[in-house]
Amino acid sequence: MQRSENIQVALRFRPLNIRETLRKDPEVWEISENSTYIKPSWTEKLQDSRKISNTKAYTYNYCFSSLDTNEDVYLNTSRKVVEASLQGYNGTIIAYGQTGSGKTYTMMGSDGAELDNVINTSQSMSDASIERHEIPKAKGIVILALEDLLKLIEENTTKSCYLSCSYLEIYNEQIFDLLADKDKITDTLILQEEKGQGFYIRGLSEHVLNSVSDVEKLIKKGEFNRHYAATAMNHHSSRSHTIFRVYVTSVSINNGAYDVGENITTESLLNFVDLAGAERVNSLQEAINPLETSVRFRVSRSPRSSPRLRSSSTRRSIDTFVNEGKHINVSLFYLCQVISKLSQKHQSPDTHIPYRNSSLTKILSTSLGGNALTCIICTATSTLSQVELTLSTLRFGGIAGSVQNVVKANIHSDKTNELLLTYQKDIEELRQRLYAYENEPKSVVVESEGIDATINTEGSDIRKVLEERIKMLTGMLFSRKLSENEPQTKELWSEGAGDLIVDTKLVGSKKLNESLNTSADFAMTRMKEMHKEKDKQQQYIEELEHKIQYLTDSKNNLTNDLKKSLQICQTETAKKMSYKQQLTMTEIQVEEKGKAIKSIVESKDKEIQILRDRVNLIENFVGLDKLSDDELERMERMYFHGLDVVKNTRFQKKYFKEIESLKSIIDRGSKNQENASERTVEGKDQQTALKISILQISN
Ligand SMILES: Nc1ncnc2c1ncn2[C@@H]1O[C@H](COP(=O)(O)OP(=O)(O)OP(=O)(O)O)[C@@H](O)[C@H]1O
Repeated sequence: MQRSENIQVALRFRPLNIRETLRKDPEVWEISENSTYIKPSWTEKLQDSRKISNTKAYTYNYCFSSLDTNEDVYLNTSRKVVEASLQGYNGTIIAYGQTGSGKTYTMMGSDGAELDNVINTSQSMSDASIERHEIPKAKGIVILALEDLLKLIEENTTKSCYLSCSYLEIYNEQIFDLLADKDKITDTLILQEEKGQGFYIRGLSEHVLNSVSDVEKLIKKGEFNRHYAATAMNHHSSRSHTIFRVYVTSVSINNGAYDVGENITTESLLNFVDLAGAERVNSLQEAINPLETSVRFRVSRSPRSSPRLRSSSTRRSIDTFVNEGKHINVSLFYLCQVISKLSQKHQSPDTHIPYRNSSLTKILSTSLGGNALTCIICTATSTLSQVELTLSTLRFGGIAGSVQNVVKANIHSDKTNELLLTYQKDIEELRQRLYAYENEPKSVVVESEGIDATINTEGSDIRKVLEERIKMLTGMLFSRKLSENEPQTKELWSEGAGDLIVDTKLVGSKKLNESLNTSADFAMTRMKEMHKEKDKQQQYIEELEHKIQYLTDSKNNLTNDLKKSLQICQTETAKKMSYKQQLTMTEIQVEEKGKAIKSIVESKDKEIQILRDRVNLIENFVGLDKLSDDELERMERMYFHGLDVVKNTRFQKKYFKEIESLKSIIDRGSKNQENASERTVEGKDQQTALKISILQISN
């Protein structure tokens, strides 16, 4: 049966560290029930400085203050996930948050978390005072969960359970096995995809867990390997993601005895994820630059922490540091992208979830939007200096809370054979022997590079046998698919094996011969049948190989065709883009020219209208009321002047006519005069008087 479960989100503020206390960094976040918000006395200041844009409260499934302990966090958030693993439900617990906000402290406890130190560089480095902040000892969620699991397993009389674990690190997108043998610590593992089953890590070692001390030893070994690899490969352990995986397998027991009939088995996987912190480039520079007034550097609390690591961390080049930060940010960015896409899934179910972009999202694909009860613990700091990073963590938690997973218990039921039961009993016996051995006082204790090498040859032999048996049993329990495909072969084997057993009581008797003959005949027949079966299977395999070859060829052809089509598509798309650009340019030019013409036409129209108005004004006196007093006065003057001009012109014309007529009279008089030729003095006088009057008029 499957059900939908939202990812549970918890917020946890850590107490102020010594640096923040000395710096008097104020706490600006407040918690009320399961919400957090900026203290009212800070909202205005932060809004003014644009550090926050609103005063909204952020609500989660749980909120923990700096006073809450790891136990409080475990019991409220993770316990139900751990309990459900015994019913066959996968579970994932993730710690997410900015650097130094307490992810490792929450997941691995105070032993795993690193110490914060403050160096006051106003003093010289030699007498620099390193002040240690006393941190209370606390178990992390991993140990608390395994303590709980082992207790629940012990109390449960209806199930026989097996626990094993792996511990891995993702550093710069590469995967390392933290529990690998020493010569393999720096080997990178390959992440593979199994069709229909998701991603798995090839070669990741698996270790049996019987007690809390096993867990502690393995975590210590993991931490030691992590530091060792960090030194060997010049990387920084707190700048990687780690995942502690626990595999839980259970087989039902009927009335205290193993069930010979139907057998119910469950298998589940628990992931405990400690993510690297998100980085800011300026905070990286702050951490690297020795001239800063206060430099923060981190030293592992582990007594085995290599001094080489401490000095190398300060020597590391800025490039390496930024490169690591880039990988962390990129993988966290893809994690946020996956979460954000998943949160949109209920609105658009076809949304593609980009799990394949990073190793982290590939490994967590079953936990995010898949078949796992998932809980994200967002760790944060409530100080003013961290307000922006805290806000980004709060937003991440808000989105993650809306993601739904579809969870289903991994339960199998089957008829088990005697061999399986024998193995189960065998394992119990070996378990008890190992337990007894481990609780005996040890004769030789060897301290090797910080790992307690307390298990001598006998102990490790028992452990090896136990591990192999558990692996075999688990393999048998969960490889039913194969046997279901071959029912006939399985039947023959199980019946035949019983028939071939020789009963010692029959030795030397007649019955023995009969029985042996019957058994031999039976064995012959079965052998023949098996040969036939083998041939059939061989043929089947050959057919399959042919099919695989055919499919591989088709796939290659299709891939080639696809590549060619892709190339054509790319060329065509490029051409289309360039035509589109040209068209757009032409359209813009045409549009611009059209606009210019339109504006010329409009301005000409305006000029014509102005001229028309003027003509109308001059000819018909239309629009006089729109003129100002000055303009009216100018116009009045113009018209008076015009009137004068007209009057003068008329007057001139009239006198010119008179002059013309007088001239003609004179002309005629002159002719007569010539004729009369100076006959009288009076005549001459008259002529002279006429000329004088013409001259006067002309003037
Ligand atoms: N709840 C807490 N109570 C007391 N001390 C805490 C708490 N949370 C964190 N610390 C301390 O704060 C410091 C930083 O914590 P931790 O190393 O867990 O941070 P982180 O988020 O894992 O950092 P990084 O991302 O760099 O690995 C450590 O000294 C740790 O012991």
